[in-house]
Amino acid sequence: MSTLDGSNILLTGGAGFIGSHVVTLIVQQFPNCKVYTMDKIDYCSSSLNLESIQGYPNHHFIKGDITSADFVNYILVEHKIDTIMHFAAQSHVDNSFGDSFEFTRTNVFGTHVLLEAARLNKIKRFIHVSTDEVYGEVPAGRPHCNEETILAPTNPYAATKAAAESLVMAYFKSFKLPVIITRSNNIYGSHQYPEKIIPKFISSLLAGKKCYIHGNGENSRHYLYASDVAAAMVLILQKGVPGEIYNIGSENEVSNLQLARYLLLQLQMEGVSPPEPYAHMDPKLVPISALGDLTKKGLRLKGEESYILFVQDRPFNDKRYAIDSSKIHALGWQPKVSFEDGIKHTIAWYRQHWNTWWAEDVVATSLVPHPDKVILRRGSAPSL
Ligand SMILES: NC(=O)c1ccc[n+]([C@@H]2O[C@H](COP(=O)([O-])OP(=O)(O)OC[C@H]3O[C@@H](n4cnc5c(N)ncnc54)[C@H](O)[C@@H]3O)[C@@H](O)[C@H]2O)c1
Ligand SMILES: O=c1ccn([C@@H]2O[C@H](COP(=O)(O)OP(=O)(O)O[C@H]3O[C@H](CO)[C@@H](O)[C@H](O)[C@H]3O)[C@@H](O)[C@H]2O)c(=O)[nH]1
Repeated sequence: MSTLDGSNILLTGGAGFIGSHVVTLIVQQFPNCKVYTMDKIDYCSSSLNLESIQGYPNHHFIKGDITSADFVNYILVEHKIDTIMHFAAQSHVDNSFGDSFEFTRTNVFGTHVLLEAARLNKIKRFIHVSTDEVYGEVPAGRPHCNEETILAPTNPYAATKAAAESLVMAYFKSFKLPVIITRSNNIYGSHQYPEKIIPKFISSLLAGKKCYIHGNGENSRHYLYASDVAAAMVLILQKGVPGEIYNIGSENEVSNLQLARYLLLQLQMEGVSPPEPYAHMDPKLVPISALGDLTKKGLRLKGEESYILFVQDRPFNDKRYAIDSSKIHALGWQPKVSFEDGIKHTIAWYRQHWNTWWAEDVVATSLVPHPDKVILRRGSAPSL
């Protein structure tokens, strides 16, 4: 018996990266719970992301756009949906500097459509997946953000996520819709389209291309492995309290340059070796912390210039994020996968799949210094 028995979940964005890990976990772990994945199958998604649950009687895929109110309403009624887990979004910050109307359409208007449908259909749980980026950057030495910290997003993507959160909390206050918001760190692992730094750098190196570092490489992020965030989502689904917000973070803070260097060593790129005092070590065993120290001391890996190129920075690039996750720790969650193990598994997965999981031309557009596709719709009128 589980608390999810008999539940009918609509999970949006399930053919994307994080959603696919969560839907797979729920479908496999809770056979008496039905999950309906709704996804419009954008450039970053792949139907292969759902391959491992193909044929499971408790999973159904629906191709659809969350901004279509009639369609969303129909799905809620037709399948007696009682729970919504909302992952669908335009998720890539770089793109949002060029095509932010699309971010508003999906992230804000799409969320509003789901909330209104949830209200009309008296949904019992609405889990809204947000991000640590809503807090804005947290310079070193400042306290970590907890769930009460005032939001201060700095890029168009983060601003749409913060706007969506405002709508979610408004539906809680005005209509008592039982909502829960999550805000997580950067997630990595298998299934992630190679536009985000970890899969992009791994795929670039495997493709014989360079890692393009935005700015000077000192910006850092906290990284959390996909299976850890999936476990957090399932816990929140079962034990989360309506009206509450949960930060989901890790302790693995890594700068962009430190990350590129670590990947060069893990992939054992030709001609690359660590400097003293690590020169005689197996490059794969050089600890990630040592690579952070190298950066501070102005040292570099021998041969790294063949693989690392510094390019123009984002218009604004948050230096770092820092969140306090004690609230979800108290609920019973801790990350289990170390950064080193997570990267090992991720590299193994991309070695096998980087050039076959997504269409070849779609991957090629991602392995560039900045996404050039973003200017395609720049300035076009929003069609809501
Ligand atoms: N990736 C991260 O590091 C991270 C960290 C914190 C929060 N988040 C949030 O988690 C969620 C999932 O992120 P992800 O990295 O898996 O993103 P992703 O880009 O891999 O997947 C997003 C999915 O949403 C779908 N989608 C987009 N617009 C849609 C629409 N209008 N209708 C239906 N489906 C649509 C896409 O087809 C895709 O499958 C997002 O809300 C994102 O803001 C991501
Ligand atoms: O080719 C590249 C790609 C990225 N970066 C840098 O790497 C860092 C991380 O970038 P990216 O992987 O695109 O992630 P974020 O911009 O941090 O955003 C991710 O992490 C957020 C949570 O913090 C989520 O909300 C977003 O959906 C998700 O894309 C940033 O400093 C980028 O400027 C590079 O230097 N070169």
